[in-house]
Amino acid sequence: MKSTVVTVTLNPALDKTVTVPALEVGGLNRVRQVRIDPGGKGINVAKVLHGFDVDVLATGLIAGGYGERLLAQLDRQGVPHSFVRVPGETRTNLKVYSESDQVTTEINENGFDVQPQSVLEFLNVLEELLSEASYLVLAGSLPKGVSSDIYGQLVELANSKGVRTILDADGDALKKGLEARPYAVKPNLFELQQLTGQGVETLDEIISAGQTLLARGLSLVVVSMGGDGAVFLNKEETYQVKPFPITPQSTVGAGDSMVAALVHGLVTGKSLPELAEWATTAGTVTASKRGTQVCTAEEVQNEVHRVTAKKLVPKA
Ligand SMILES: Nc1ncnc2c1ncn2[C@@H]1O[C@H](COP(=O)(O)OP(=O)(O)O)[C@@H](O)[C@H]1O
Ligand SMILES: O=P(O)(O)OC[C@H]1O[C@](O)(COP(=O)(O)O)[C@@H](O)[C@@H]1O
Repeated sequence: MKSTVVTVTLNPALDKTVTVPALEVGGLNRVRQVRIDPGGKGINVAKVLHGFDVDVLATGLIAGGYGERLLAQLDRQGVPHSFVRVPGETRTNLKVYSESDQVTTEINENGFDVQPQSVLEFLNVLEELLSEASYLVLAGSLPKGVSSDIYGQLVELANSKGVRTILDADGDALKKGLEARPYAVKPNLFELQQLTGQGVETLDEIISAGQTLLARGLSLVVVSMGGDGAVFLNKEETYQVKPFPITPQSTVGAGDSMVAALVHGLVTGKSLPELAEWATTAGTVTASKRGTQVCTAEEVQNEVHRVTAKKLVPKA
């Protein structure tokens, strides 16, 4: 099967979201609601893009009974996928939503161990999928046994085939992936600070860190800042977008929805300010939904008028 966008999730997860009245660390917390959703960054991007009517396919590694359950949920949602099955079990990531302060606490497992043979099998699958793709999304943490330079390798593979890559990772995987020059990257503030090894806090510091990434050969940098919105930079322009007010129900998947809307904007040829408004709205709508449920195209279309991309003039 050939798709315009291929998303890679090497460490997928079943996201189990529990709602408690007010999270008490060290105390007894009784759960009011539970829901289980397919999760993992590339998988969430594929969920959103499928809802946006973009021709997308999710690939990566998957294991065990939880993995089969996750794939069955993707099937029910109609999201096309082609995962390589590996020994072991897919992780469950626990998300605790505290109603009193509307804060989500995430407890993510490490995931399965991967043997070199499975990585080779995956590379063969991906190579085939990339033959007619235009965009490759590389997102999320890496399971044990997968080298931290895998994203770098995959970016090189995509570059050699003229496929644009969007990278959303953290730590070493992000650092090494960037060395291969992806088309775009979407760090959150914490990931950007990890990357630069410095306190990036003010708007000027964020813009300057983004410009450093552009100077290294990237074409688009998006720095997301949770409830404070995001900054979007290409070589010509910089925009900031603030979200509209919501009652957060679970911010899980907000970053992935932003990445998906970026890809959608690129596929449909949106300008940077339009793309920035769409992506911010997508993240914000997802943050207002329970569990790892994601925004729909209709919701984003209805709400996008509530945000404005403000052009920033970087200091000389
Ligand atoms: N509490 C919130 N209120 C409004 N919008 C939010 C909130 N949290 C996230 N968002 C939206 O989702 C986008 C991505 O969220 P962020 O938390 O920065 O990403 P990540 O999940 O990758 O850390 C933000 O730029 C914003 O548009
Ligand atoms: O691979 P990681 O970094 O552990 O992240 C996986 C988790 O991130 C998510 O993809 C959500 O990511 P975002 O909140 O950044 O959009 C969850 O579905 C999943 O449990």
